[in-house]
Formats: sequence, structure tokens, C-alpha cells
Amino acid sequence: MSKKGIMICGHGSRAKSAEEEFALLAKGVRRLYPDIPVEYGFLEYSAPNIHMGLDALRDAGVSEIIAVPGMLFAATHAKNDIPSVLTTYQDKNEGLTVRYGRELGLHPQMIAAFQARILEALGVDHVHDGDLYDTMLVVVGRGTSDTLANAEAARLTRIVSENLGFGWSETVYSGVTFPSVGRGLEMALKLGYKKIVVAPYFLFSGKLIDRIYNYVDRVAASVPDVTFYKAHYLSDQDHVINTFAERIEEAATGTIVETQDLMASFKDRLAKGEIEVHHHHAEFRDPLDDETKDGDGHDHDHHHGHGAGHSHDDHDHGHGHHHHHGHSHGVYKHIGHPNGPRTMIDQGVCCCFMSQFPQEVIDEERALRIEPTGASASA
Ligand SMILES: C[C@@]1(CC(=O)O)c2cc3[nH]c(cc4nc(cc5[nH]c(cc(n2)[C@H]1CCC(=O)O)[C@@](C)(CC(=O)O)[C@@H]5CCC(=O)O)C(CC(=O)O)=C4CCC(=O)O)c(CCC(=O)O)c3CC(=O)O
Ligand SMILES: [Co+2]
Repeated sequence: MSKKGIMICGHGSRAKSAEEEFALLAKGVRRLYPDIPVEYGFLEYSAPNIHMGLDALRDAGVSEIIAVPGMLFAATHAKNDIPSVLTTYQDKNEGLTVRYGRELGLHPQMIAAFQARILEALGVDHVHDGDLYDTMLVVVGRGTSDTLANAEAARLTRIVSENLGFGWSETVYSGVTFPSVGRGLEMALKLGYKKIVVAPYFLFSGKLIDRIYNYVDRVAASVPDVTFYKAHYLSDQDHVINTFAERIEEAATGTIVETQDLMASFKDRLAKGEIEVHHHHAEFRDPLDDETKDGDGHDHDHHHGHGAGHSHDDHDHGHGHHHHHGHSHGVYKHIGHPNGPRTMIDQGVCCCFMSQFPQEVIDEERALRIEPTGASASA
């Protein structure tokens, strides 16, 4: 009989607090599965990385791993990056089976978890129809190059807006796509609502959450007659843990609906040469692990797609790390959009992103930043 183990694949952050908070998730899942080993790992920046978590399960004698993305939506990370790590691992470990579940998605419990955070920000337990007709909801999604994942964030906004009865609502994004948090809030103010709830649909704290709350504070300081309510991110609420349990069960029993099967879709697109696996240049590397020592901060221990997107041989990198492989990645639509984010500029974000910014947008942003008034457009 095969021994099962559970693996939660998280994002990771340069913020220590995010690592600690993500660990709480694994703790919550362990409470639900006391007899099964549960490990977690991060895709980028943080330790343990996904390999380390998988190693821990293997070393505990697990032969059937049920892996689930610790991700809200099915975008690049859940669709390409995690499956790439998992299939590579399975290929290298004979006799090991890795199943893969789907993203948390807009499960009713995730919506409940989000609404609980919004009500908490407003300081109420429940609302009656009409209570929030004078209030605007601004949902902050992460933002990705995956249009459908961005659309899920907008769908969430609609659902919550109807459930709670907000006067008006809008979806903004913390990066990658438009509208940015800053531009979105400027637009929101034009509508004249005096109460605005800003609710980030994020699992944990991190650099992006800090940036979002800072932005709200900055805008709030400029309009003293408007009250901003900052909702907490989701974190390890029972609703979230329960959603993980459902995703684990679906993967374990093989009852994922075909159209939602991320691993099947990954393999299919890989075979067709359509995959754009993002390189994990930021993946945490164990200094004791020789395999990952390639001297330039890259761990290329996974598939690289070469079929679509552009290869890094096509353009100049203009930054310190070199890519000695032809990885490719998502195309950022409307990257120069006037209401789009400028946050990535000069923040050390990968060339994969930066190389897609038109030079005039970069120049314009840099010029704004050196204005003596300090009027920053870095939204
Ligand atoms: C701050 C930063 C890292 C840094 O520089 O420190 C950071 C941080 C975090 N991202 C998180 C989540 C997601 N990140 C993505 C995608 C991308 N994120 C990228 C960059 C950055 N991400 C840096 C800021 C750059 C900027 O200014 O925007 C891109 C551009 C490049 C790359 O990853 O290499 C890549 C585009 C890929 C593409 O679309 O092609 C997706 C969507 C997806 O999967 O594609 C999800 C949602 C997954 C889900 O659905 O849950 C979380 C956890 C939030 C939570 O708790 O929920 C944190 C943690 C934190 O905030 O610290
Ligand atoms: Co790069």
C-alpha cells in the first residue's frame, strides 16, 4: 500500500512575516490530517522551497504525494511553475506518484473568508440591505499576465458587491496589469463616495500588502473628508483551511473536473510546445545542496518551455544575472497602459518583466520620481 503525504506549494516572499504566516496554513491543514505527513514549500524567495518539502515527504517514506497550490487563482505560478517543479521531481524519483490539485479559486468558503475580512474592517458582524449603499468597495487583486485569472478577481468583486450590497465597486491590481492601486483609488475618489473599503484579496502579508496599505494611507491623507477602511488579508481563517481540504480531497480521489485539472492542462500544453515556464531565479537555494550550486543564483532544475513567448536571447538584459538557458515567459498585455502599474520600475524585478516596458514609460516614471515635490506616481 502506498503511503500518502500532503504538499502545499506556496508563493514565498522577501518579507519574513509572510513565511511565518504561510506556515500557519500548513499547521491548519495538519490539524485536519493528523495521520498524514503535511509539508509546505515556496516557489520563490523563501525557505523551505518546494523541493525541500518534497524531499521531507519522500524521506518520511511517502510514495504518493498530494500537492496543492497555495494560490488563490490559476495563473502562471499554479498553471506552469508548480507543475514544472512537481513533474521534474517525479521524473527523478522512481516509484513516487505526485498528484496535483487545483487553485483555491472562488470556492464559497473563500468568498466567505473575504467577506468576513470586509465586515471586520467596517466594524460590523453583518449588514442589512442598504447599509452599504453609501460605501464603495475596492478589491485589490494580485494581477498577472493571465487574463482569466484577472477576470476571476473581477468576478469576486461582483459577487461580494451583490452579497453585501455596496453602492459601487471596482477591481484594481497590485501589479502587472491595470488599473493599478494608485490609479484605481484616484478614479474611485472621483465618484464621490465618502466611505471606501479597500480589500486586498491576498493570502498573506508581504511586500505587496505593505505597498497596498501604504498607498491607501497616502491617498487617505490627501482627502480628509473620505474615510478609508483597510481590510485585512485572508490569512489562515478556517474557511481557507477548509478550502484547502477540499482541494486536497479532489486531488486525492481524482475527482477534479477535466477543465480544472491544472496538471493535465500543463502536460497538454507542454506537449504542444505552448508552455512558458517562468524561471525560478529567485527560488530559495539550500547552500548545502550541491545540485543547485550553479553559481549565478539560478536553479534550473525544471522544465523550460521554448515554444512560445520570446526567448531571452532576443533582447539585452541590462542587469546582473545571466540566463544561460532560453527560458520564456508571459507576455504582459498593455504594459504601458496609462492606468497600469509602474511599481516594477527600478525595483529589481526580473528582466522578463522589465524588458517589456517601453523605454518612454521608464523614462517618464524616473523623471516623475526625481521631482522635488516628491509627488510619486509609483502606483
Ligand atoms: C513583490 C514581488 C516579489 C519581490 O520582488 O519581492 C512579488 C510578491 C508576491 N507575489 C505574490 C503572488 C503572485 N505573484 C504572481 C505573479 C508574479 N509576481 C511577480 C513579481 C513579484 N511578486 C514582485 C513584485 C512585482 C510587482 O511590482 O508587481 C512577477 C511579475 C514576476 C515573478 O514572479 O518573477 C509575476 C508575474 C507572472 C506573470 O504574470 O507572468 C501571481 C500570479 C501568477 O501566478 O502569475 C501571484 C498570485 C498567486 C495567487 O493566485 O495566489 C505574493 C503572494 C501574495 C499572497 O499572499 O496572496 C507575493 C508576496 C509578497 O507580496 O511579498
Ligand atoms: Co530574467
